Amino acid sequence: MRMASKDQILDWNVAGASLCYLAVEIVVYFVLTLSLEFTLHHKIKLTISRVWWNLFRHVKYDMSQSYSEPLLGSFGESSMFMTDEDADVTAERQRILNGLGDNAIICLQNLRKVYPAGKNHAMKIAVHSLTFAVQEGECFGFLGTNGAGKTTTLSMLTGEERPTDGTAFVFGTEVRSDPKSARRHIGYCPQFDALFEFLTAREHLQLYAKIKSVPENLINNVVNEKLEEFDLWNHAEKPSYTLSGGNKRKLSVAIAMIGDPPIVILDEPSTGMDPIAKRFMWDVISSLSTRRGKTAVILTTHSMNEAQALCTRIGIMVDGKLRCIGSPQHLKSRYGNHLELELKPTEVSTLNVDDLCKSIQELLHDFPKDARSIIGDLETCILGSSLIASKSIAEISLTAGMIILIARLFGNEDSIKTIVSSNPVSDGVFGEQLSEQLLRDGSIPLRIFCEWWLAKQKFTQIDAFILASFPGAKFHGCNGLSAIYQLPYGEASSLADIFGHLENNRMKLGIEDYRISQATLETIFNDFASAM
Ligand SMILES: Nc1ncnc2c1ncn2[C@@H]1O[C@H](COP(=O)(O)OP(=O)(O)OP(=O)(O)O)[C@@H](O)[C@H]1O
Repeated sequence: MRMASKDQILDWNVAGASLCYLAVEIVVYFVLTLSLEFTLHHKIKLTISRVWWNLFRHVKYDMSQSYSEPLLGSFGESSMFMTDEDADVTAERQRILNGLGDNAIICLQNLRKVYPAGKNHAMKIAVHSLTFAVQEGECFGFLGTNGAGKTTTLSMLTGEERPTDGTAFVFGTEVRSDPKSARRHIGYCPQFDALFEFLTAREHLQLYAKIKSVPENLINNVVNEKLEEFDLWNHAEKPSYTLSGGNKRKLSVAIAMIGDPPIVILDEPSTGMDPIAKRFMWDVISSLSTRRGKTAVILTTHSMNEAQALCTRIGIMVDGKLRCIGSPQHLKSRYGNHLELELKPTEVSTLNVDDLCKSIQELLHDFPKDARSIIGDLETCILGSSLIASKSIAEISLTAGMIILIARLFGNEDSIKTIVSSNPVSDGVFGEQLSEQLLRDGSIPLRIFCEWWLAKQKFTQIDAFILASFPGAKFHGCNGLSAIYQLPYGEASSLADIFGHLENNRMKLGIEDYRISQATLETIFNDFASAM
């Protein structure tokens, strides 16, 4: 369009039409935004009402079904229905519901979360009437199997999820009625790093310092302090997407700790960290609850070492229910009613291995002449064995067929089951690796087989001795070349007796070293998890 000499700038054919169009647009979009906000708000309300109604219908329905547990209002009700509840968990519930946990910094009372059924999934009770309290200066280890309900519980504490029933108090504020105020007291490090890819570590800390209302003049100090505390100086100016997994976790924990919140919730804070970074993080976390002494920490972790190192109290969740609660030592004393014996047999001597190799070589060489009739289907074996005399021991490899044959000739066919099995199992020596090698390569070197055979014999002897000496003892797997047993521990078997008995027979059996320890948190956790 060309402007004639007498046209003004605001004329319709110059800028007037465009300006009018823009003016109309302002009004239309303003009204549109308002109406969308308004109707959406109502839509959300409507959806929430629908969800509540569905939930109500489900709960009503559940009450008449046997698979549901009633909503718990008082201790009397709960104890009546939770007959399988552990005594410590019941005692904690009773303590809280009788008002004795009121001074606790975090207090959960029959907290429950039910996810209603959706199109693709059934209704899920993620958390069943959870009741416990955490005091200031305490680091509470919230452990549990995958899907046990830990994150859901933490989300209810932080106000991310609304409890279906029950409630929780955070610093005296009820999370149901006032989630915003409750949240003010909490520093939360979620399971997955909630970072902005293109913001640097420093910018993240500045942003969260502002969100947490740190006074403007203190922000730089606070940010520098956190960079120092979490050893992030060298990464301060890097965008977060370039940080390693461990440093991202460090940054997430640092963000949670900005403003020194009295409650810090850490959902698997040390995931993806190397051992040094992990130790470093443990120091930071333990200083929170011990040195500062005013902070309550809830820590979820899958590392039993971490829980043992940091937590003053531990609760183990399985399938939405708290299965046990107490200090690490209390749990070990209460549930670890056995000792763990880890013993390592002495290595087999080279002389014995050489002798056995020679015997097998001779045996296989003589075999076709002596006993061809009994092998029938082991033709390949025989063909292999006819070449054996001309080979050096180092060149001889044994196929599965030959191994079966040797075991049969030695009259001990059972012992090779582990290595010729297609499902490798741990057998106390290195049969699992041999089995895998046999599957992969089709054969194993004679010398390796002989080492295994002699080690296996030694192990069988030790195994028989342990099972006969300590009635109720159980083989509990292997740790490298060591075998682990669970020994019953009680008045009938003192530690001195066990040590005495092992020392007296150690040389005879060929035990290089051994250690006896109390049950670890890991075994206790595994016992709870497997009892699901
Ligand atoms: N939004 C949801 N809708 C339906 N079910 C859900 C939802 N969120 C979680 N769940 C279910 O609730 C249960 C508890 O989940 P949650 O994430 O709390 O477990 P978790 O103990 O934190 O597990 P992990 O150790 O793997 O993080 C799981 O069975 C999960 O599938």
